[in-house]
Amino acid sequence: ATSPSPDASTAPVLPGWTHVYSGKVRDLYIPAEAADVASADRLLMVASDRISAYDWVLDTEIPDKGRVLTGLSLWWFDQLSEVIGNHVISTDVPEAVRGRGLIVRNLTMIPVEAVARGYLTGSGLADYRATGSVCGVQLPAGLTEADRLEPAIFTPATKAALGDHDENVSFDEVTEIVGAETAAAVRDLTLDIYSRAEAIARERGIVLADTKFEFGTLPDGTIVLADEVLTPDSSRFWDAAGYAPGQAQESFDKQFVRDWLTTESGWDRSSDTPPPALPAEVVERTRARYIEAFEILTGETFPA
Ligand SMILES: C[C@H](c1ccccc1)n1cc(-c2ncnc(N)c2C#N)cn1
Repeated sequence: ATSPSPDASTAPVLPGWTHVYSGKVRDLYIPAEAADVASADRLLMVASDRISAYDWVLDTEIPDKGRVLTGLSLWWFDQLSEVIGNHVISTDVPEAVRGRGLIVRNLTMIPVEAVARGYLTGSGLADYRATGSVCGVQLPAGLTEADRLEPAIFTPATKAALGDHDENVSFDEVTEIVGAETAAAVRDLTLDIYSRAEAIARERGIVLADTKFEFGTLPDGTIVLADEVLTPDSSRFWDAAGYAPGQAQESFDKQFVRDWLTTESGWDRSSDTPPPALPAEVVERTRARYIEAFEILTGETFPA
């Protein structure tokens, strides 16, 4: 396990592409003929099979995780295409990353982590318990873990350096960063898209508790969706069947990993030692959860 760093990554070498950056679980490339990111007209965004837990990138990969999350993003982009455009150009990527890579337009990114919350948990709950509000949005008194927030709230953040948590900021701070018109457009788009997605997921048995979008602009100024969208890595997925406010909800996809690490592995989470490798059974059950989420939401069979 490693604390993520943008360079020391396991990103594969891909013919025709130059690796330029790695997030915790994703790798970004530019065309080999491009001198730098700024001059590239397109990027290759690759979702790895890496999994992150407790802010560690684990040593053990989850087979097919990258393909599931890429397939989910594509399905959501299609579901949302009448509401907003997106950055995808093509899925025709090098064989080594087939099904888990997307060729995308090189957008001018809007430097805001556009988060929508329909349920109170995580840093939103922590801020609420400390101040009664989240990102400057005052909430009713007496709310508890996982309570529904209706309507959903926009709780933007600024991107932290890799390895740090994003910082929740107010709408006014977003306005200072991107201007009033863009701030309002990002807020409205974030809440509209989240609400539509939450309803779609809920009727299929998955609670989409919150999500993080990244937007960019086309040369003509049009705002489109970038990054991955509405995946278990960019959102909290809960099983609707087990939803019960007043207690921490189980993660639809990561709970087997979290439970094994904290109860059976012998790992001391409070120490700064890396977590151990996962046993095969935890890997397989986690892989099955990713495939289950894909099949529940899309209604399609995940391709072998
Ligand atoms: C944080 C994220 C990232 C993705 C994958 C791996 C590491 C980081 N990222 C996305 C862009 C980006 N820039 C310009 N145009 C775009 N269409 C995108 C996208 N998506 C830059 N960074």
